[in-house]
Amino acid sequence: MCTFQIFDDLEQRCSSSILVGLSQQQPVGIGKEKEQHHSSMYHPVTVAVHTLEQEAAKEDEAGDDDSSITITPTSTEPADKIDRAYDATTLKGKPNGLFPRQIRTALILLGLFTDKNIYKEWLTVFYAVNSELETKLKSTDFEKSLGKDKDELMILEKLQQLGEKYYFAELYERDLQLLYGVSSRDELLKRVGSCLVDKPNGRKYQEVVKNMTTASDLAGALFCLWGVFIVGGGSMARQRALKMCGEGGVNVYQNVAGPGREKRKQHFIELWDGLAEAVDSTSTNMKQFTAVEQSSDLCMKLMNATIKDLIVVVALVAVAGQPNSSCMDGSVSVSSEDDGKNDVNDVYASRMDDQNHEDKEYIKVVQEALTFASRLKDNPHQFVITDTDDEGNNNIPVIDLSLNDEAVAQDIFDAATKWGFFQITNHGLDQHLIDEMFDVNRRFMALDDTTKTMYKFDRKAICGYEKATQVHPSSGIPDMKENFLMAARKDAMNDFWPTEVMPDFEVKSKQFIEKCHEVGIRVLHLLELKLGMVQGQITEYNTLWDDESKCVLRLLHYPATDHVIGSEDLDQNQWRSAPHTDFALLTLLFQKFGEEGLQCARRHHSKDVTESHPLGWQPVPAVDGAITVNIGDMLQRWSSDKLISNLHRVVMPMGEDATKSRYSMAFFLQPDDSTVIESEKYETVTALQMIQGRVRAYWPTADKE
Ligand SMILES: O=C(O)CCC(=O)C(=O)O
Ligand SMILES: [Fe+2]
Repeated sequence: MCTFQIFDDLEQRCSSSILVGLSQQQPVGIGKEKEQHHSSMYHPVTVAVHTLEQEAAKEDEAGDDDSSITITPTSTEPADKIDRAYDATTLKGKPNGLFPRQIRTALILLGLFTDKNIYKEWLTVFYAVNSELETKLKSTDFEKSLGKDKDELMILEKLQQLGEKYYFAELYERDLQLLYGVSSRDELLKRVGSCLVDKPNGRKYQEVVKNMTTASDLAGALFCLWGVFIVGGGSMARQRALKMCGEGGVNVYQNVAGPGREKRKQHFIELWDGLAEAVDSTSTNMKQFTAVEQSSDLCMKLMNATIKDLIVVVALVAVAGQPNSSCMDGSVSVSSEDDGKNDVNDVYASRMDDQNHEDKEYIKVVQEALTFASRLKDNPHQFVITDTDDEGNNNIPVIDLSLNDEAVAQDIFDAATKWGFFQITNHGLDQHLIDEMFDVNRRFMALDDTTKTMYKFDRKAICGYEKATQVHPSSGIPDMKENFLMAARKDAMNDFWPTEVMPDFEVKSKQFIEKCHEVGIRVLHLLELKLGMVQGQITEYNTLWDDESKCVLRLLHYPATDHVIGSEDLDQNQWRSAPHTDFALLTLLFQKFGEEGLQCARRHHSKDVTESHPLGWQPVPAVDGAITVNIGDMLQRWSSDKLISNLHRVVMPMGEDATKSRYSMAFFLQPDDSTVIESEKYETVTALQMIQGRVRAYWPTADKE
């Protein structure tokens, strides 16, 4: 039985930015400290990638000098070209790139930055390994053991120079003393020792570094342990850690956060490239460099395995209620070959019976995460749709709006709470107008790129044309699509209407927007009714063409490929639209029959995810005469999670379908900027606050030239 969709979905949930809280009973609050409801000390379910995005956006605003935090190879030269040592090292790790990224995401998902205990354990294991590394770098005995090997000595010297700037171990210690609440180093080392008891891979990593005999090997270890901080997101991690630990607990980021990130990165890269420079003509530094490469490769693997340890421990703690309990006494083996999944599953099964309901939910979530983590290597299979249906009903509800309001409201509410998706017919929007708008879409997209880019997308205005620049966090790469956005705000479109090339564009679009708005408001009215709200509570703040209006019409085109393709030709991480949730209140989506590919997650409040009820993906077909409607994040929040803003995606077409384009149009009903979104569950935010973070996160490069 395939449970693949569980982690497929989980992955997308964890990176899908709305992240509704992994389980419904644990709300995701923006910047809120978690409350301790459970007997267990960990609360991994309260993770808000959403929050992280907002923080990233804030950081963006704060104007750090460089927003690129990924390790990007600086050239594409072959890995054996020694004068680009840094590239060679990073490129070598690239084929495995997806896995490390996902496993880190899994850890964040489990609470790395929202649960102090998980953070503490994470810091502890990396401290332990790092401290072995730094001890060696500073050891005169080690230096002596290198004898007269010039290359080795040169490498050691360079690492030591870097160390003078960065050495982390002491800083780690200060943070850990605070986190463990101990005042002496001896006491701290004891704690570190007990923390490592249930981290077999962490211990192995530590051991490997401890036994390194060459400077090139140490260089590999340093590359992994320090590169993450120096080149990677030190600033970002600091911000998150600061929230949990306060100023006294973020010493470790002291030298790697704040302005100057780009310089630090360059310096690190240069130093790295310098390691491969010949000391003299007789030098064998090529050999040395290969050793550095191999060592970083090994250390990267050990680091991932160490993260797996942490994930397993988090899961076990959730199962057993406390760390170091009987289920951890060696019954869990975690190695690179075996993820320890079976052992954990056994423990999971045996403990499941003892737990109260709330804990079961919680355990289930952790179990999903664990399964997810253990199978990440397989790559999410975007084309699998489970044929197991949750309730014998395979279709997204189709609701006839011409029936009486009460009945319609009930059907809409049911669909919105169960699927977050439904299709409406007899909605009052003339098919002729829809066809006309599709025609506008097709004609615009058929223009050449130079013409289209005259109306280039602007992320502040949320207007204009963009091609392959939207990156959903769930894939990390641009969607394969082009689209044109129209913000229905006063004067917003002045520079964007493509009137010169399509004189009818503005009039037709405005007319269409008007009609969509009417339909959207009607649906919202019915939902207000069912949510027990005062009529108008939500709808009142949805103006068109005012200063603060925020509704958007988006014309989408997913280009065809020029040949028939099979799954083996496809990058599994490539999507027409990667899994995401919409951030609006409501989306009205217009699809064309025969141009399929939209799917939403099968995810119910009420259903347990089990082997026989795996989470899966549900096709959302184009239904004759119907508009597809889905709930967005704002409405989910406003309704205190009663209505679901469900994940959805548009898959890459295969076979003959690959030669077909898909055109669709989405109208996003979004409340005016200053609208206050209040709910029983979440902090009050304004619509603008919600939107800003998302737009920045989704178009990371859109307004950078
Ligand atoms: O083209 C589609 O069907 C989906 C579009 C979508 O999900 C979006 O634009 O948010
Ligand atoms: Fe969407």
